[in-house]
Amino acid sequence: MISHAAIIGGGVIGAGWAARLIENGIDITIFDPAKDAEAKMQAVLDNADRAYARLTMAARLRKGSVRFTGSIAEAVDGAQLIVESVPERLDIKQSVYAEIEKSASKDALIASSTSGIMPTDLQAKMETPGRLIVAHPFNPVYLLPVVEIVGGRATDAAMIARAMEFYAGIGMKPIHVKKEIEAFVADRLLESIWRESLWLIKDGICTTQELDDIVRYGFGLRYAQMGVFETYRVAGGEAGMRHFMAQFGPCLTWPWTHLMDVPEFNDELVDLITEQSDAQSGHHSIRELERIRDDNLVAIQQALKVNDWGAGQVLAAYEKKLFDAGAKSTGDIDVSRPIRTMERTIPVDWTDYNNHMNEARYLQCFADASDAFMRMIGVDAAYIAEGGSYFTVETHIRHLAEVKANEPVEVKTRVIEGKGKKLHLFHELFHRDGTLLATGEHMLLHVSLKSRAACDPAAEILAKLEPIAAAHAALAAPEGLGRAVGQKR
Ligand SMILES: NC(=O)C1=CN([C@@H]2O[C@H](COP(=O)(O)OP(=O)(O)OC[C@H]3O[C@@H](n4cnc5c(N)ncnc54)[C@H](O)[C@@H]3O)[C@@H](O)[C@H]2O)C=CC1
Ligand SMILES: C[N+](C)(C)CC(=O)CC(=O)[O-]
Repeated sequence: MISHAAIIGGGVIGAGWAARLIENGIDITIFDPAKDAEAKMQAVLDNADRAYARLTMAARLRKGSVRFTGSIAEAVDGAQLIVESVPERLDIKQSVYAEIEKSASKDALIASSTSGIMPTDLQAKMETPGRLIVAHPFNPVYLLPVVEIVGGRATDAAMIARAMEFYAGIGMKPIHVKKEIEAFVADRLLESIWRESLWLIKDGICTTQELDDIVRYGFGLRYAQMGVFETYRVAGGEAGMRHFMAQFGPCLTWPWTHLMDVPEFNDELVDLITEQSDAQSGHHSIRELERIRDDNLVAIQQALKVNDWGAGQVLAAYEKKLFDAGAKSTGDIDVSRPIRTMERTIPVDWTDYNNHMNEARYLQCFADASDAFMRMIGVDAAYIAEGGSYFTVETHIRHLAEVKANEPVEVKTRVIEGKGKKLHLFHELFHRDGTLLATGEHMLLHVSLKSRAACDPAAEILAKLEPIAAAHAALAAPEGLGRAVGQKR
């Protein structure tokens, strides 16, 4: 189990790793010699926090701590995982490993973020090379699930297995690239597009804007949900892959590509690309572009989750883990007071033209709280799969105060009645500063999902529910209980 990780190199990728690790409750210590490293990392952590607030409906885990250190020795002290994200130069990486090895625990996993250097070369001068792997992530590391795991000749198989399990546990999709090659798999693909793109601009065929539009309005949308081969299988029509290859295979020999011929990176090319890119995107700051990118990635992954497909399945599995972590047994719950059933930061897209949380989202907060309470009493995925659940049959919400985007809220829930098929809940939505924002009173009925009719819950559910109901019956009735709209007509 990894509870403390060191990050060596806190640039674009180190900061992305930092965000993903702390989101998963892992404490991190960082070393980066750059003076502005801390400020730059904080900006990435802020954007990541904003993205995570929208990524999942589940309560997030307690965040890990972040501490900047003055040396590699201090950063790696006690770390079970060391993430190396220093510049893409073999000599720099090897000298960093020499420093790491002086102070790190002998069984700490060392994971390089390199985009293409072979792990055998990285580990060539190490004393204990068996624990070095490549874990090649994709920017933004905190949102994109895939990570290529590559071992070198000296890497222990046990370290690969440990890495595969660890990265899957933090909401990622680790792919073990079993044959070591430069640039692994993804960057072989990305570099070929990048090379070809540079030629298309240099040769004046299109602008950076036109090229990007061709990607984002076209095949880029396909690639978010199917890869090269599944996409082309479909493109072959009923006749499938064999027909596709017969039809389009021959054109691969036509002189359509510059392949390994890389355009010279002279001032003229750099100026041309930079000027066009500035004209295309210069009206947004990098941080704004990151937020636009993050919002789109969140929306795409949520859509894929609804369709139970690809990266959406990874998100669903991660969300289930978060829900399970939140669904404590009733033995751990203090039933002498209302139970905290939901906490989250209000996502930006929950707000409306009045610049506050839209009324519908108040119900979402209460519905999520009811779901969490159901899991607490054992009405979890397994119970629902067996055919029992609760349906809400009546709701009364009082909107008492506004709440804005990115503000922290929590729901406290008390059971008014929990007997037989009836579950009467009273939720209070609070701002983290203690302001009562809304109340929600809900009547739920236990149902059989087979007959769709009300019925008593299983005995083990009642055994958890009834003691909570009894304890909450001893509390003073909450203000607003039983309220109707009450306007005279
Ligand atoms: N930027 C990208 O899109 C991706 C980069 N990578 C890989 O991640 C690694 C880091 O790349 P970026 O984060 O993009 O670079 P970056 O330039 O943003 O960050 C590198 C950081 O390392 C720090 N550094 C330099 N020497 C150091 C040392 N001796 N000890 C500790 N820190 C040191 C620098 O101050 C800088 O903050 C590279 O191996 C790169 O190939 C992997 C996936 C994507
Ligand atoms: C440009 N790059 C080679 C460093 C890119 C990557 O390695 C992966 C990514 O995030 O595109």
